[in-house]
Amino acid sequence: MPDSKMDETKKKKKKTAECCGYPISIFFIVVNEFCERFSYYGMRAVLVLYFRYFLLWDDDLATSIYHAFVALCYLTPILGAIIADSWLGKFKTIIYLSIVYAVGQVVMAVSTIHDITDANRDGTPDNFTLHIALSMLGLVLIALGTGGIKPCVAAFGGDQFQEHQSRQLNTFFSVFYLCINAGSLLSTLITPVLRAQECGIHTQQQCYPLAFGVPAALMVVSLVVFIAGSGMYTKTAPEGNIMGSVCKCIWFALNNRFRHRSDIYPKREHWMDWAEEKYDKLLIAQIKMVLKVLFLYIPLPMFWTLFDQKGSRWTLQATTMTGDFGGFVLQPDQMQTVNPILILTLVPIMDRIIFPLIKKCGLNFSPLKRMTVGMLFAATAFIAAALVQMEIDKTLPNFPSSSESQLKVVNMHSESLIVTVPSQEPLLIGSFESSPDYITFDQQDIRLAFNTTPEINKDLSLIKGSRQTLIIPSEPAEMYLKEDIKSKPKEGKNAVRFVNGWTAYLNITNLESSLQPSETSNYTLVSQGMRKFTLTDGIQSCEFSRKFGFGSSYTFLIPSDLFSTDCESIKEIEDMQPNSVHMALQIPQYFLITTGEVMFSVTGLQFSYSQAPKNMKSVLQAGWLCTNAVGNIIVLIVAELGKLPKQWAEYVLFASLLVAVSIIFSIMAYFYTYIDPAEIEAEILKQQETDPDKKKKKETLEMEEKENEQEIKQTKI
Ligand SMILES: NCC(=O)N[C@@H](CCC(N)=O)C(=O)O
Repeated sequence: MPDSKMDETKKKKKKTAECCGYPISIFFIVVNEFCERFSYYGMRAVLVLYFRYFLLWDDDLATSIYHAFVALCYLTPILGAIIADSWLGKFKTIIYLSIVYAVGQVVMAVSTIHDITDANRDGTPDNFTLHIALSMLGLVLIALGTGGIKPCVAAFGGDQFQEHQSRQLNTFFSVFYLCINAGSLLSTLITPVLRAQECGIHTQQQCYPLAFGVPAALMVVSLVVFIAGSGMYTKTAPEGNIMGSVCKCIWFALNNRFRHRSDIYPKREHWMDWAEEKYDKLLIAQIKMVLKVLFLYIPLPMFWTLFDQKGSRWTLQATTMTGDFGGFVLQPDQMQTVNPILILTLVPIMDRIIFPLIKKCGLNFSPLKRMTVGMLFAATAFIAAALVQMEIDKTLPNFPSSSESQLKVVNMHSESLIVTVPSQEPLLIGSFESSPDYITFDQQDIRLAFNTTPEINKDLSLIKGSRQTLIIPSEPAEMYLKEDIKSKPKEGKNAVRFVNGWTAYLNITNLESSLQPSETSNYTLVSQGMRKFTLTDGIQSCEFSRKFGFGSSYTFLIPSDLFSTDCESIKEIEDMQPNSVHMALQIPQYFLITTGEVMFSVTGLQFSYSQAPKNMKSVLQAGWLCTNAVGNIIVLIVAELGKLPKQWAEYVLFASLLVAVSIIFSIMAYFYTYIDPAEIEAEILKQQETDPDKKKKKETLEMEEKENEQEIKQTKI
């Protein structure tokens, strides 16, 4: 940094107002981070649902676009860091990119207003292309904004501290992390509730505009708060195209090393020293510092690969469990809020009790050791997840493999039937009853015999890998096959369907269309809790209520005396029993992964700041965030490549991989020497001052500058 600029920074640092030893400007930065994370996580909480139920994309497309968006959010920090360190400085970069971010959130919120294209006012948008285009534009702007400012805000916060505040600087990163999680916790709780409201101009629909609008408003608040602190910040000026100089310097060093590869040339201590002919010693030393840290980052994405599966695999696992906590019911995706809740409790406990205690015991729990232990905690979390999965597997139905078919028989006939099934004892099925469970066949083509008069022989061609039900209506000769669900219903919901044994058509609430006599409806998904169905044939009606758990499937048989019994004679066939393993069993794995996160992520944030040269603080923060992007990409690849046949085995595989990676990381960390970049930089500057050659060059430069100034003054006169 030119001396004049350095003095400017120092002057500004002296003016910084303090409160309890902390610079006051920090207050604006942490509030800004809280609002920004509220905005980001709030929008993310409803994004997949918006894709799925507003844009009507299928599950695969919705999840792929979602993960691609998250990966982009962790790749754009590089761009933000380059802009900040080389061109605009952190302060201006945060302001400009926050504006881009807020515009993105507003565009996204506008894209969710169905009324803007709903000309025929039927409640669904008429021009999906416009909604998709607007939402994609919004998401790109958001990714640019959130990712761009992310490395700058943390580093800018660090810049506010002076040398005597190193203890407070360490605490700052913990408080910063607390604000991130407080913001994410609140928004993840609030935005789904906002989405569930109904709103609209012409028709009332799920209120996506509100669910996306509130995060947009929070982003504007975040920007206003940041600008409000403007007069109090320590603003370090950018130093020109630093990234350009770094790339050119590395390129020159590599080329120069290659040109002097012969043994006749004396070796140099480091390959970057081959840039000494052309580049400043200070720049070379700074690049060495950054490269050393970036090298250390290579194994880190594996931590995020495991960590980010909280939102996917672990949530799926929760859908196969029950969330009834007595006083309240937790939905599977709400289980994720356990992470920020634990962060809010664990960060202070670690900072105030655990780490000081370890220090008191005389143990050197250095940042890199903490990160290694953090990784091991995450691996243990996956072992805990595997154990829970084994418990769940014991309660899961025996679904058919890809070479098997399964069949159930439902008898809607007024008399009991004896069914002869290949390689089975004959089955006696009472009227309005079903065979006890699904029968599994290795072959696709089977022949069933029924003891009706005359006897019926039925040839069936079953579907491999599927579950089907053979419905025998009041006229057994008209029997037909209906395909059943072959996995647990999504999101912990319950799949229900009705077979109409009433003599006329029936309308049933929640079903897509009316049911003809003897017809079986498609499945409809209902959430946990008390659910009511009204059945009517246009003349008479009755109500049928039932309490549902999580993840069950039922076929309800409607008898011919439906209305005379006021719906009470409806018979229930349990096709899939409700989940029985409790979601509370996931708490240990959440506890372990969050403990790992506190040790790994908070420390990593702090480490990336402390080990970076002053002009590359944002760049190293971006490198750190990039490890998260790579971790997410690994999740995407693994999901695409397919899973192991058993989910618990996949968890154990991930845990073993992370243990292996943490061993490699601990070896790398062993050889890492912690540095004080400011000290090294000052030392090199001092050496350059005393270096006669450099001194001469500097004096000439100063004389030239003075001459230039005089010339400018004279031309003005
Ligand atoms: N508990 C999640 C969390 O705190 N995430 C942080 C850090 C993510 C990272 N370092 O990659 C966030 O900023 O969202």
